[in-house]
Amino acid sequence: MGRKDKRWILQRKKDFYYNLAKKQKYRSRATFKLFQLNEKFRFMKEGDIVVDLGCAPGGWLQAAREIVGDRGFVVGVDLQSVKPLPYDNVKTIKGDMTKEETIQKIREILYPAKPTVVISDASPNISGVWDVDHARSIELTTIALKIATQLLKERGNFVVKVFQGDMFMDYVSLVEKYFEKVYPTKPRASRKESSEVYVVAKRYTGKPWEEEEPIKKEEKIEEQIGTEELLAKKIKEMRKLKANK
Ligand SMILES: C[S@@+](CC[C@H](N)C(=O)[O-])C[C@H]1O[C@@H](n2cnc3c(N)ncnc32)[C@H](O)[C@@H]1O
Repeated sequence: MGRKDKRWILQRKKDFYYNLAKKQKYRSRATFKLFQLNEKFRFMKEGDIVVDLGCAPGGWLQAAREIVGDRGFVVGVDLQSVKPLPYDNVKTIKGDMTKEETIQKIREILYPAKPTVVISDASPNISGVWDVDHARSIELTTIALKIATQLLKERGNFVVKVFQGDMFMDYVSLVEKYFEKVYPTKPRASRKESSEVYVVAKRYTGKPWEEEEPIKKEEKIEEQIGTEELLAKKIKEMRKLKANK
C-alpha cells in the first residue's frame, strides 16, 4: 500500500459523517446531506413521489424513503446497479439518465402519477481538472433540470448537486426560469474542500423546457473535442469571447 493510499484511509477513518453512516447503516455519507438540506428547505415530505437521479449506492434513496414513509414512492436511476432496498415502494432502474429511454422507464413505473420531487446527486466522471469537471457537471445538471421540467407535477421541487465554477450563476439563472424560488446552498455534511454545492429549487411553474438552453453548447464541445486538455482550452476561449463582448 502506498503512502497516499494510507493517508486516504486515515482521512476516511477520521471522517465524522462516514463513520456515522456506517454506524446507522446508511449506504453513503451523502445521506446526511439530503437530510440536512430537507431540514433547512422542506422540499420533501411524507407521501411525496420522488425521482432520484444518480442514486447509487443508495444513501439518498434511504433518506428519501425515510422522509416519504409508507404512503410515498421513490424511483432511483443510476448507471451502476443498486442493491435492492427492503421496501415495496422503492424501485431502481439501471440506466443512463441522459437517455430518453431511461426517462420513459421512470414514467412507466410511476404512471399515472407524476413525481412531486426530483433530486439529483449525479456526478460526472472526475478528471481532476477543475474547468473540465465544472463543464461536465453543468452539462449533467442541465440534463437533470430538463428531466425535472419533463416529469414534475406543477409546484413540485428540484434539488441538484453542482460542481462550482464560473458557469454556476448562469445555471442558477436557468433554474430560476422554471421555479418560483431557487437557493444555492452547501449542507454541513458536504466537505468544505469539495467544490460541490447544491441548488434547491421550489415550486415548478409548469413552464415547458426550451431547447435553446446551454445544454446544446456543452454537447457541441464534447462532440468536437476528444481530450480533456483541449476541452479546458476551449472553455478558456469561450470565456475570452464572453469577456470581449
Ligand atoms: C455521488 S454518487 C451518488 C450518491 C448517492 N446520492 C447516495 O447517497 O448513495 C453519483 C452517482 O451518479 C451516477 N451517474 C453519473 N452519471 C450518470 C448518468 N448519466 N446516468 C445515471 N447515473 C449517473 C454515478 O454512477 C454515481 O453512482
